[in-house]
Amino acid sequence: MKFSANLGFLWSELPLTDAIRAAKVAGFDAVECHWPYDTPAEDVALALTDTGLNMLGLNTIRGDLSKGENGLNALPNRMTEARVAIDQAIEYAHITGTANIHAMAGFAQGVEAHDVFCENLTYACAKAAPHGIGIVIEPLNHYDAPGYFLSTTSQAQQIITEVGAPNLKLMFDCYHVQLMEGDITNRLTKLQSIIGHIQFASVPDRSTPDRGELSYDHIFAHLKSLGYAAPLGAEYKPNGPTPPTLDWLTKYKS
Ligand SMILES: O=C(O)C(=O)[C@H](O)CO
Ligand SMILES: [Mg+2]
Repeated sequence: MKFSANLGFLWSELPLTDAIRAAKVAGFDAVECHWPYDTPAEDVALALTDTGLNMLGLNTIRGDLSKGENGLNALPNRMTEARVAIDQAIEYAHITGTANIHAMAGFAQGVEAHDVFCENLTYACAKAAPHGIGIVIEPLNHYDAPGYFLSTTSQAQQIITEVGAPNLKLMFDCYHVQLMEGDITNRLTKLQSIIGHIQFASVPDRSTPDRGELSYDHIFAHLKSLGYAAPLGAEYKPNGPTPPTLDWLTKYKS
């Protein structure tokens, strides 16, 4: 199995460039992040070249943090800002060779939000495609993100079909999917053609994959049987330094 360190949570106390180097030393095959924009893209590109790791994903900005915003792409009347954020993410991804951009939907509901989200995704996919960059959308659970526009894989599947862009895929985060819909094994099988990236953490405490109500022994073996070979994103909260939490990595890499 191959694994990607999500540096939004792992080594989050380090500058991003140091976190990339720490992930390499720990034995990860790739990295991904949340919002890297405070670090110059050229510095991140250099750390990636030095370590030989690829950056698999980054997020569009959340918006006004003082108002608790969590993405702009499904917000009616915010299209101009959403597109500036998409352009910013594409530029950063282009410089760093990042594979996918997570276009964050935000807190919104209803038909208008759906239409705006689809329009912004169409824009993002068209602008990202010439650079070979993918756009992913991720359903978030209603415990952590109540009111978030995108909350289920079935809703994501409908949006991906409606937008119809070849570079628009699903970010399947096992943690969120288990909390909202369950049936992880069957969903991975059914949705594999539209999956752009997979993330994992224990449920319900979003910790290491060796605890909680999901068996990652089973899920990782199932992914292997499906022929899924891309690195899986470790997006769990280490609650302290990351190295002491990596027994699971040693286990699955040996
Ligand atoms: O919260 C998650 O699971 C994510 O992957 C997103 O990047 C949003 O932070
Ligand atoms: Mg996630």
